[in-house]
Amino acid sequence: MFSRLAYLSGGRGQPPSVGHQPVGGFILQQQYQNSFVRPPPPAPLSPHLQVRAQCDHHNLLGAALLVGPTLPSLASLDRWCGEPVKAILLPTSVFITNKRGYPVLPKGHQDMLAAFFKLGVQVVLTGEACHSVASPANVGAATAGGTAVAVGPDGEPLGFNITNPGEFHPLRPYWEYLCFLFRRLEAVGEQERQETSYRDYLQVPLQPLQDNLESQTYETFEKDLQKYKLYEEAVYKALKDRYLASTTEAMSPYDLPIASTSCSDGPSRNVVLMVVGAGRGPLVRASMRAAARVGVRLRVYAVEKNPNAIVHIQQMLRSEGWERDVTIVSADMRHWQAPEPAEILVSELLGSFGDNELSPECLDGAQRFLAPGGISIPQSYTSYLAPATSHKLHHDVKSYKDLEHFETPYVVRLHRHHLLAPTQPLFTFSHPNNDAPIDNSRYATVNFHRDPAAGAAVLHGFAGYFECTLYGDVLLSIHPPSHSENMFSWFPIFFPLREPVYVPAGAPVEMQMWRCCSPHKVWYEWAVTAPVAGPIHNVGGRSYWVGL
Ligand SMILES: C[S@@+](CC[C@H](N)C(=O)[O-])C[C@H]1O[C@@H](n2cnc3c(N)ncnc32)[C@H](O)[C@@H]1O
Repeated sequence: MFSRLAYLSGGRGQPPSVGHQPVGGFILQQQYQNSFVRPPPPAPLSPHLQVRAQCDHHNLLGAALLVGPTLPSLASLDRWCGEPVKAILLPTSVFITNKRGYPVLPKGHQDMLAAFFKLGVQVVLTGEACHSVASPANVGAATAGGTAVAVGPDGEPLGFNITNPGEFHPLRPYWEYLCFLFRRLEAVGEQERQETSYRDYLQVPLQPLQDNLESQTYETFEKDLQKYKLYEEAVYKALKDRYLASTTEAMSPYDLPIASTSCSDGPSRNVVLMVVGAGRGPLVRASMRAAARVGVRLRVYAVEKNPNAIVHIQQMLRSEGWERDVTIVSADMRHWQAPEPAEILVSELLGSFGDNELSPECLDGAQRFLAPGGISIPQSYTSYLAPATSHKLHHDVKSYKDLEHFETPYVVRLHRHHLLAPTQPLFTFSHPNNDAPIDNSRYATVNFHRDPAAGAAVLHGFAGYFECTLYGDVLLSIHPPSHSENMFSWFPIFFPLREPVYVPAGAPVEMQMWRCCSPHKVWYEWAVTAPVAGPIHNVGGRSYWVGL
């Protein structure tokens, strides 16, 4: 198991010589294991967490994990994903011998290394060669150049260094095996490659209501074909349920060419469908395709408040020949007076936390023109939260050296992180909203139950997601257990904590969150209440809010 832990300082002074002399937490742990006859009372902190707390969670403090022949539980291993692990120290004694006499690793060790390779962690081979493998004839040529460095999937060096190129290095068979394990990693997909530069990169969430989005932002949205397929499917099912319930199965393939929207089986009148927050028009296109598949004719209103986006909808209508079917409305949906009621209201005003781009407030305004019994797509959405360790994110927020940044939620492609417990649902919004009066403020206390085997951990904040029912069984989700396949429009959201919180092994985490509303802004406040109570973040929306 990871029986020992060494800390590496990347700052001033001499770095400890890792792999030869035990340092820091390594000695601490050894004493603990070997010197006491009776076990001491439980330590208030795990040794490595204590060292880190005493160094004020300094960014230049990293961990090197010394791997033994027996690995800890998966839950315990997983916890290291959010820690600043710089290196895995892999003694040759951990290797076993395969049938051909070569050193190989047990399956659990292979999986563990694969996980750390993906995080760009270096592997340091330690110890003497203890497997006698014949020297291959071509070794000198293969290592010509002196230093062999394997490179991680995202271009980060893995750092297997072999010196003395002309000779057969006794550790070479181990190194070659590690290279083999590395090469065996699944190739990184195109989408993942594109997202590499966003990993653990903090972005302040968009405010599409208060600001007008740039063309480039719409372009990025529109690359996510999966999102629009899901919307098309939702509109298709809504139209079908509503107007063709008694007819035979309609066409289903997505890739049908857009057919004429004239229809012989469907209703003779046009169906009024409004796309509110139409952007450059992709949801208009998805709705038209759905209608063609069902065989109904639509009368569409495309409502958009951003004049720059409207120009693109006009172009789309011209090129598709939809000028008579679609009316463009340049207005804020909350104030527009519609000339007729809509049977279906389609929108995509969702943020990474579902309601954080003010979908509830906008749709409450727009539902005035939804006919009685009319359908909103989406029908509902729920936010989810999970406690998270992410040393990297905590450091990046801290480096701003102000309170404001600790009281701001961030959109972030979480990478080096670990969720301390499964997600829990938080706030749900449904549309149309028939409450009187409508109140979009929310409050919840959330308990997160942890696997006792997961060990102690540090809590740096909360990762947030959403799950949305577009219509019926058509789900659009970035919630990990139900994430829509191949959809990449949203990264998770991260609510940081001003101070990292030590969470003892198995201890539950509890937090409170508020969604607060005033006439001009909406904001979140959040606080940890267990294992210890902490301050309420963003009181009164003093640091972060979303403008109405
Ligand atoms: C997230 S974008 C989605 C754009 C497009 N529907 C898509 O899926 O690519 C949200 C759009 O809604 C618009 N929007 C937000 N609030 C609005 C409001 N109150 N009235 C009209 N448009 C609004 C924004 O300008 C933006 O174009």
